[in-house]
Amino acid sequence: MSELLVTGGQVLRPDLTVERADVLVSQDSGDIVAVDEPGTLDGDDELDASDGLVIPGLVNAHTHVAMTLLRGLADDKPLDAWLQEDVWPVEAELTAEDIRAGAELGLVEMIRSGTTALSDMYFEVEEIADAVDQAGMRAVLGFTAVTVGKDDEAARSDLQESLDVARKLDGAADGRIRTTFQPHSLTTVGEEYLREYVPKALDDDRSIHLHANETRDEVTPIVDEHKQRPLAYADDIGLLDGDTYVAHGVHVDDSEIDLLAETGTGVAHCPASNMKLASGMAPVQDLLDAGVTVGIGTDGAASNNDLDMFDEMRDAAMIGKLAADDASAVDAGTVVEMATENGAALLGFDSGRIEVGANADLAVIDLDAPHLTPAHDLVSHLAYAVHGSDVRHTVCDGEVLMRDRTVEVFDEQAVRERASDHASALVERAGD
Ligand SMILES: CSC[C@H]1O[C@@H](n2cnc3c(O)ncnc32)[C@H](O)[C@@H]1O
Ligand SMILES: [Zn+2]
Repeated sequence: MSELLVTGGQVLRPDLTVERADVLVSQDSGDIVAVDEPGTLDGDDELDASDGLVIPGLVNAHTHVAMTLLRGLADDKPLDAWLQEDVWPVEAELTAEDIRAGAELGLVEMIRSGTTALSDMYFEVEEIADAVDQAGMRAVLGFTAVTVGKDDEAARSDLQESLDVARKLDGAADGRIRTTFQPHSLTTVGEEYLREYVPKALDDDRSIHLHANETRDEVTPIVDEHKQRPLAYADDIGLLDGDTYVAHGVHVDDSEIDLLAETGTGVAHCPASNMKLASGMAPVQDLLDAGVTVGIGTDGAASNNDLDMFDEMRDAAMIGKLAADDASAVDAGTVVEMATENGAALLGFDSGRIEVGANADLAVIDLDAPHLTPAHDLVSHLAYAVHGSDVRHTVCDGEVLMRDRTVEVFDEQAVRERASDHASALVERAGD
């Protein structure tokens, strides 16, 4: 039996109080086994958390991790033009090897910034699953189906692949990987296909993840064609019958907020992407007040342009206040909960809190820095002042992924070089 002791630090507890404590984790079960007064516990291995704050590993509730290869390739455009003019033509050239290289780069970036779990939408999902397995992280993965612009055979093949990949990979990486059925969005997958395949996903008891209500341009055609708000249309199809969470949820009206709450549908809020693509301001405080579980996601690195969940917490708090026209809205404690236990609830993992019995997924933040001085309120610092680069150690499932800022699960230099080479070759192919 092997146990790891995280010692000498302050610990963020589930009620958002901070106390001096040591945290003991079992590397066999991958769980937290004790949180106790400093100096009272022993482990086989130790992580020094002195001058540090031990927090739950952050949960990135919506991303496209391999899109790191497209970082900085197309900026300053709205969603539709960005996807159609820039992103989709380059993605059409992606190989499985590119996706593996981009995924590894994104996972290294996440580990360095204290993220231990992600919910991903993409293709070549087996490559992403292998990279997640090597990273030692937790993930919810899936193959994203798009039917617009495809003939019937290709459309069905996409949806079937989304079902099949989810069946095949669920439980992979010793249970650290779960899966979702993934129609890309309500406008990029045809109604007849949704009506046929969503019941199959529900028969499998599969969670569902899709983009919804991201831009006004996405809402209008559904209202025009179906005479219904998009989420009422989604509910009519059965998309909200299971364990579903939608990415973005920006343009939701009161009736849709009620529907999300009534059906237990969650939202992965992506503040940076919503600001950069000028998609709009999600009514996050209204969603939370209605009882909707709202997590936080970075979206892909092409619309963000990083995968740092500390940036995302700060953005969520800032834009949440603007959207509510209320400086007390989406406060510091709320965004910390969104990035930890809410995200874990959306993904279906027993993590997101430093508590005995929870998954041993945690990060240690270095507090010994000018921008974190003085330390009146460490929850405030997490929301507004900490950067991903302040993370000293990252642990997932009891295993050390980064120790003293050195990533242990990948050769970081090799990952960066491989990703750069793949990105250059990809752009060259796409330009031909
Ligand atoms: C086939 S995987 C997912 C698909 O989604 C694209 N994508 C990336 N960001 C967004 C976004 O904000 N809204 C909608 N679609 C997005 C990505 O490029 C892939 O093609
Ligand atoms: Zn997305």
